[in-house]
Amino acid sequence: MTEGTLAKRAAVRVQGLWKRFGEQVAVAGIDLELPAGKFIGLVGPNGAGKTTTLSMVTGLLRPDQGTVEVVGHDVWRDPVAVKARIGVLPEGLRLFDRLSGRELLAYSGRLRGLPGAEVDKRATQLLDVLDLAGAQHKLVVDYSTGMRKKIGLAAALLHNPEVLFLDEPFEGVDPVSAQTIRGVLERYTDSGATVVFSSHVMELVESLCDWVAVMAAGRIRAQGTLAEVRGDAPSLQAAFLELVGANGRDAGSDLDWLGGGAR
Ligand SMILES: Nc1ncnc2c1ncn2[C@@H]1O[C@H](COP(=O)(O)OP(=O)(O)OP(=O)(O)O)[C@@H](O)[C@H]1O
Repeated sequence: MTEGTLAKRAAVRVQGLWKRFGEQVAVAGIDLELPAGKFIGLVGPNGAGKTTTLSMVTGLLRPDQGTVEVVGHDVWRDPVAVKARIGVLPEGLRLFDRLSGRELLAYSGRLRGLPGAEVDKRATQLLDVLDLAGAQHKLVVDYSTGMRKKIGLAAALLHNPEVLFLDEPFEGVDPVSAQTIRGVLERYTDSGATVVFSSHVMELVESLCDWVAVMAAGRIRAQGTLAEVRGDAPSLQAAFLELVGANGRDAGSDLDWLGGGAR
């Protein structure tokens, strides 16, 4: 394969993906083609189906129907090849939190088959860059939300994956840590790797991503470059509200009892 075809290859290709939980349709037959080497935002309101989609794309949840390929490998037929090439920061951060940060990275690295000395070197650098060196011997269970996100990110990056999937990586993270995470992710995508992250913070997606997919009620409403998805709207937020059909809704009109004055 030439450099050119490699560069054009999709990082993720999803076709006809469905997931139902009982009566609830979480993901309703979506198609997605996420280009390699981009900073990609999967955006949508609460309950849109972002987490369910990312869980199916990363091999954590079996779809009812449809196929997912990550860097050319089928996630469900070739899971080992896919898992070797991806890093995942899942929602809810189910980490082994009775380990210290350093131990968690050592464990993740060895699980990925990296030699001990290489794990040590990479762990030291990641802990340093993510400003966790001072807390490396503290148990992860005692970390703050932002620290947990950062150690989860370090564990997901340790084996230098081709594609990194992050579910709400900035939620509960202070501005300083957010800037640190952002710097690490920008450096990572500059080297040709792909980041796919879910968020409902439009300003963040607009400032970080070069490619966006908008999801609502289990369907993809738009996908393309930031400029394509934004169209003529003044901001991604405005385009998003238009796409998910929330524009003009007066959320306060029924709450006539709310406010100071009469009880
Ligand atoms: N395990 C489950 N059992 C039942 N219903 C579920 C389950 N997981 C998700 N759902 C439902 O599927 C729909 C999509 O949920 P999902 O968590 O994928 O949305 P999301 O876009 O990630 O939302 P948020 O931004 O609030 O995290 C929701 O209606 C949710 O209630």
